[in-house]
Amino acid sequence: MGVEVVVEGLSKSFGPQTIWRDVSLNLPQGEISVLLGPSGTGKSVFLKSLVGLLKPDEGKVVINGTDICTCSEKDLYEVRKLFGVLFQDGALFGSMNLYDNIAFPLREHTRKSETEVRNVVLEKMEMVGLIGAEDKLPGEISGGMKKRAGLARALVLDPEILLFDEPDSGLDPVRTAVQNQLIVDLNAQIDATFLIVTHDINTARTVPDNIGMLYRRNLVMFGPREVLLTSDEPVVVQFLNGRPDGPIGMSEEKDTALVEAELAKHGRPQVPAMMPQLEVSPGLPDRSAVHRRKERVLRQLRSLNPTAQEEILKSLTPEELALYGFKSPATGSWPQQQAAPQQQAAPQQQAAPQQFANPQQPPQQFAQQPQQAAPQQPAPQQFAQQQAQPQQAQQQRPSPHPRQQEQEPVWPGGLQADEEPAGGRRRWFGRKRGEQ
Ligand SMILES: Nc1ncnc2c1ncn2[C@@H]1O[C@H](COP(=O)(O)OP(=O)(O)OP(=O)(O)O)[C@@H](O)[C@H]1O
Repeated sequence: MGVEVVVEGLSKSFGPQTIWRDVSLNLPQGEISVLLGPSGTGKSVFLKSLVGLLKPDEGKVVINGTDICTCSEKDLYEVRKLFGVLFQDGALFGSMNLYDNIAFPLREHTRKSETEVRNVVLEKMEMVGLIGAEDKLPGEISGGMKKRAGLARALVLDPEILLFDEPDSGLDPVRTAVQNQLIVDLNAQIDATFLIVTHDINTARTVPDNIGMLYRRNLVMFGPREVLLTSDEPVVVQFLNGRPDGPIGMSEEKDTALVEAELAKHGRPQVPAMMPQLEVSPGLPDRSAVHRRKERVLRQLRSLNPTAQEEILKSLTPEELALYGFKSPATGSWPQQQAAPQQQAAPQQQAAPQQFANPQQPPQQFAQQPQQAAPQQPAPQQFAQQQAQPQQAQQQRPSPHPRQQEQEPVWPGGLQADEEPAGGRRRWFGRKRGEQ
């Protein structure tokens, strides 16, 4: 099962440029979370901070009881074993066929025999729908296939946390929909904690259990999907509607008077209707996270805005409503009129009635509210590790400031910046070949 990632008061600047400040959120174990935000708001910087590739100026990232911002290199190395990362272009080795690309972390970091390697590689290739493409070179396949090959490689060492950096970039809407289904199906099969950075609104509306949004150097929201998707916060509504008029502009921040003039001219965009969350494909196991999430979200239900509460309750079956002590919506009696079952409500979530009833609750409160920490689980079995770094992507990103040196990726299975290895090998950091 995936592990919880706890982020507390995280801030990051590059020289005088503040990227974001005081970011706090929990990625609940095994759940799928999405991070949205206009371009340049620091989503990739956030992902890199989670794996310790960038050091935040303040705050904590706690994984399995270890704060990776302050821990030793040795501990950081251990924590990184829990991660799999899918970079935008798949970060494949151009001179290796897909089979060898996917087998690479296993050959470098485990003692598996070639027969065992083959079994794992074919299993992961099947999971991502690439069986039959073993002999293809990255240059011979489509962008979508490259991403799936990168995903298979991210999976071979059984990560407990999987990070996706814009998995839908460059894909057409059909391929994006197929990939979204694949992500949900994978989550059901491996039950790891997923965080997806995306600009794709459809992905945000249909895939995650939780959604957050970075804007103007702050985390405006993070919480159950129903909170952001029913929010009438102008920046959220503009983003979800993909409209040019609103607070987000080319340079991110617009003058308030200009925003008001635009909205007066074009009308205020509506909060789009909720879309149902994607379900697992037939024949696969249920997502365990869905059940855990249900209990977690119902414990914090009373602290959410009324529309979000209503959407959450609508998603429950009559049996679940009865089980958790809510009346059926058919009776017209929503839980605003009911006391939540005593044993379900954590003390901090027993919100004062006026807060509970207040539809104007500013969204910042959701992000700042301490998230309901899932009960501490026993440390899960440490998985062996993997994989490649997005060095090319980092080098291409324009910056008005001199680039800050990112931490040397001392990563089990991580790559040094240098491209293709001489004679088909790159220099890898971390364990030597043959070490377990
Ligand atoms: N290593 C670095 N040194 C200096 N500045 C950096 C570094 N990495 C990122 N930045 C800057 O941080 C800001 C946020 O970049 P980031 O790539 O995280 O944004 P993003 O939200 O992921 O954008 P997009 O959605 O366009 O991919 C940008 O101004 C970028 O230039």
